[in-house]
Amino acid sequence: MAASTYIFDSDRDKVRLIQVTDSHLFKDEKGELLGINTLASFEQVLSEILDSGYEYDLVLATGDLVQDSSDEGYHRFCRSIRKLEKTVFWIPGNHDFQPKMFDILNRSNGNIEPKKHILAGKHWQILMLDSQVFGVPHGQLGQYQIDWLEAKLRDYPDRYALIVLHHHVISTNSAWLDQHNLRNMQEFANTLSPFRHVKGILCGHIHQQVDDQWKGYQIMATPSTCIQFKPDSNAFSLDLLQPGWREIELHNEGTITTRVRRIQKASFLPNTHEEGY
Ligand SMILES: Nc1ncnc2c1ncn2[C@@H]1O[C@@H]2COP(=O)(O)O[C@H]2[C@H]1O
Ligand SMILES: [Fe+2]
Repeated sequence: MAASTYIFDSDRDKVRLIQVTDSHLFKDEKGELLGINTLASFEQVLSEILDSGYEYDLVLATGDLVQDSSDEGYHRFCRSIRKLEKTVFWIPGNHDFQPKMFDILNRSNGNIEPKKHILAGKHWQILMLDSQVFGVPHGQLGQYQIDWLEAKLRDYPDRYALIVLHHHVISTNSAWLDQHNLRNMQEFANTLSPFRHVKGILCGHIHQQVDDQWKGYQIMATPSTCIQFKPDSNAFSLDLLQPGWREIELHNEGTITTRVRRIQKASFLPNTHEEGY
């Protein structure tokens, strides 16, 4: 067993996950992204996750945790996410500054875990990929990531696999956003295709819910904990849907059930006149 593997042991019939994504926190606690205070909306999501009573085993934070590369933003993320009280795994998004992110998250002395490979219960593995290309919004899996992915799939052929990455592989039917997708999605697909146990692909980045199929895999994209993008819009456009999160259940027989939840006890309205960030 590689030392870089996290083992979540469980005798239950499923492993239950919470995904939070694209919190876009700032140095300033009053920092806003297009009119939404991102710390307030993140805190509201966390509090409604706890209020929901949903029992989860692990938490996945799928990138764009901080908007302005600030130490304070990453410290705030660590302080806030501690409330969820379960182990938190993370990947970078296009906006994250990895040297700082790695340093601060790893030294948080909380519930944050740097490992990217999870053996989840007896039947699943979760693979957390880094699709960031430094300084640009689109994504790409580098050779190391592709090789690592292939090696893990080969090492655990009997485990079902959930692949987690920040960038999207399926069109949102929005030209402005789809230009920022995963560029080498065909290479990604070719890497997965020999392995029959790959079941799902989970991402953030597109700030909207998608539950679809792509090349036979279950595709899940999740609302941001702050602003939402409008689907099917070729020009930049914000949605008035509320911040959200996702519940995911990895069942022992290899199926995934999931649902997106949105906050209900508060309302965050963005400034829809702005045309980007
Ligand atoms: N008007 C725009 N046109 C194209 N890209 C944009 C625009 N506004 C923001 N973006 C980028 O698109 C990205 C999509 O989601 P992100 O949160 O990664 O951050 C966004 C910005 O980096
Ligand atoms: Fe984002």
